[in-house]
Amino acid sequence: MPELEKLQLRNVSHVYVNDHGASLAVDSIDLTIRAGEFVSFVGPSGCGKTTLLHLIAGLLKPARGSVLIDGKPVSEPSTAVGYMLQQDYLFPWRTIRENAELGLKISGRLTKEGAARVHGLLEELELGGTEDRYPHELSGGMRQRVALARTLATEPEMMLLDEPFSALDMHIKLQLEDLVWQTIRRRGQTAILVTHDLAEAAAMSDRVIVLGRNPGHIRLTVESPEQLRSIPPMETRRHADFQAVFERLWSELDHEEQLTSELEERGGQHA
Ligand SMILES: Nc1ncnc2c1ncn2[C@@H]1O[C@H](COP(=O)(O)OP(=O)(O)OP(=O)(O)O)[C@@H](O)[C@H]1O
Repeated sequence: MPELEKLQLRNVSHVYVNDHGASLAVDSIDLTIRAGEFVSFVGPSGCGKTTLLHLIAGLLKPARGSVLIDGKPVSEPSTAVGYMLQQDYLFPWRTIRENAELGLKISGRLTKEGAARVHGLLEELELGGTEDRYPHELSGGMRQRVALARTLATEPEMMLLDEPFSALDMHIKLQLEDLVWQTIRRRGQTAILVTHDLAEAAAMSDRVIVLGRNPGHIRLTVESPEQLRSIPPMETRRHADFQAVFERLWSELDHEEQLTSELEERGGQHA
């Protein structure tokens, strides 16, 4: 039986238009992500990682091509897609419970069951007992877990994670990677992680998409070996086969950096 296609990008290009003119941010992206797959986007700054997430979330419309979720074109943001960012965006004047319930409240789904689900999520994410406290009383890692609870409460089928761990200390970051991975896997959600951390991408994903820039395009895909896919990121990092995946990504991005600076140098000589 063919595996279920959750997300399809078909020949997607995006152009930003502003006072300085038009610029092609991503060009001719073709990509299919299976239901339940965990994929990462890595690549140099400006290669279009966030633009792709915004297109998938329905926050931007492609200039060309189409974005399909479950075979249907994405035309606007939907609660089927959850978004988690580097900043937690908790409201300081709301309690932890109120912050975690916000996604449900905004989408008009804060029922008794919804509130119970939020309570359960806060317990699951080891935030039990913090419900009546305020964000400033919590550590950065705890705040990110509240943001995760808020996103999960709306029961999205797909999670978009835009550098959600990059502002955290290494120790907390490793713990949270594990927690997020386990939570997503348990729910069978499809996930896309944007990160600058190649080890994080290699440890968390089934597949890493390496993007290049000027304009953003897919350079190559690195599949994680089968034996690494079913184990959590912290264990993956200790596995004998992990280093090879990391090295592959490292050498590709190193190559991309060299290529870009050569092109920039040549551009400079012609100027
Ligand atoms: N609102 C905008 N208006 C004009 N150009 C934009 C806008 N947002 C992004 N861009 C341009 O589009 C390209 C892709 O940007 P994007 O933010 O998607 O890249 P990124 O890979 O996420 O970068 P980073 O790793 O630095 O976050 C860049 O050249 C960027 O300058």
